[in-house]
Amino acid sequence: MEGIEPFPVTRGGDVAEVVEVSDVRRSYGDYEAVRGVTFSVARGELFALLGTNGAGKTSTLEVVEGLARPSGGRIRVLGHDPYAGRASVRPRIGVMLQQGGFPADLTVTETAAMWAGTLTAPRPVAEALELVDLTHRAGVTVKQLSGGEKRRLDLALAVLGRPEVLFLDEPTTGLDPESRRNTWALVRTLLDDGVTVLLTTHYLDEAEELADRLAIMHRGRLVRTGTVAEVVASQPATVSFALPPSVPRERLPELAGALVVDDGNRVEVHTDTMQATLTGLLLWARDHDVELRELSARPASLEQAFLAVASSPEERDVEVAA
Ligand SMILES: Nc1ncnc2c1ncn2[C@@H]1O[C@H](COP(=O)(O)OP(=O)(O)OP(=O)(O)O)[C@@H](O)[C@H]1O
Repeated sequence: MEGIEPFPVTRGGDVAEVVEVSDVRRSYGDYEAVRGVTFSVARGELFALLGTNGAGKTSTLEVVEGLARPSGGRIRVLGHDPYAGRASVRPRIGVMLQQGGFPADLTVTETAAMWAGTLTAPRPVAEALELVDLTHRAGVTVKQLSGGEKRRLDLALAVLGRPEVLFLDEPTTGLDPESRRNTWALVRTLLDDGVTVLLTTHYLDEAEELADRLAIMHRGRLVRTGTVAEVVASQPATVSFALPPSVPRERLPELAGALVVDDGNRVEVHTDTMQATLTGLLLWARDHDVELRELSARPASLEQAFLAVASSPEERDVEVAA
């Protein structure tokens, strides 16, 4: 991953918020797929859009990329309207669509060279292929590539023009675990070089690994926005244990949080104050000589936050971070 030449830092002026999306809407006929979405991405930051299937992630990304006009709201990329001002924006961004379309009979090198011909200051083709680990496939035709290799070719084309802002729509879908990790490493290197990244993903570990901030989208709206820690903090922690059969659940002390007890005397406490709950529980167990078996205390996870959003039809927009 070494040897990536960063874009000149002076290029593009000093726009702190590289991407600004304000109350953006997008409709297909009568159907409103994006229903008033607001977020911003600062220079050098990676912002991840997570969401259920059909939440509106791609629809949002496409209008931010300038590929379509939003039906409402305001978008600025590097200070320009990406649709009306695409001549100013396009040379400075890289786009990896969910499904790239390549001529099937060209080789990998020919495809990249053709794309490089449309760019002002592209990287050498060989360097771009090296970045995505496709050097050994340079001479084969696109139709001979596996699905994961095509994804990597997509990524090579997206970074070919040394973009200041990179838009990645599900960049690691279909990749094997090693290729996913290589892609993450490449994205991290680009971030270190000051590139700003907006990506969509279905993979929560990808967001946890890469995102400075993220938003969970559901039914056209951003339902949670913030850092991973901020989004996760919206969910309760879980303290769980099994009570000995001889100890009825009624003997438990009052614990802050919601209690769930199953038939096997297994108890889960969902609490916003994990430490206090745990302290109260352990003191009680010591004082009453009760052994709490399989005791565990775990903070909430991003998966828990995601599932809470996905299973809640009435979720309203909640901005977790200021
Ligand atoms: N060209 C189109 N015409 C009509 N409806 C569309 C069109 N494109 C998308 N939609 C609808 O808009 C909604 C949002 O789609 P979108 O592809 O943006 O979601 P997504 O969050 O990217 O989904 P996924 O995670 O499944 O890729 C979906 O209900 C989809 O069926």
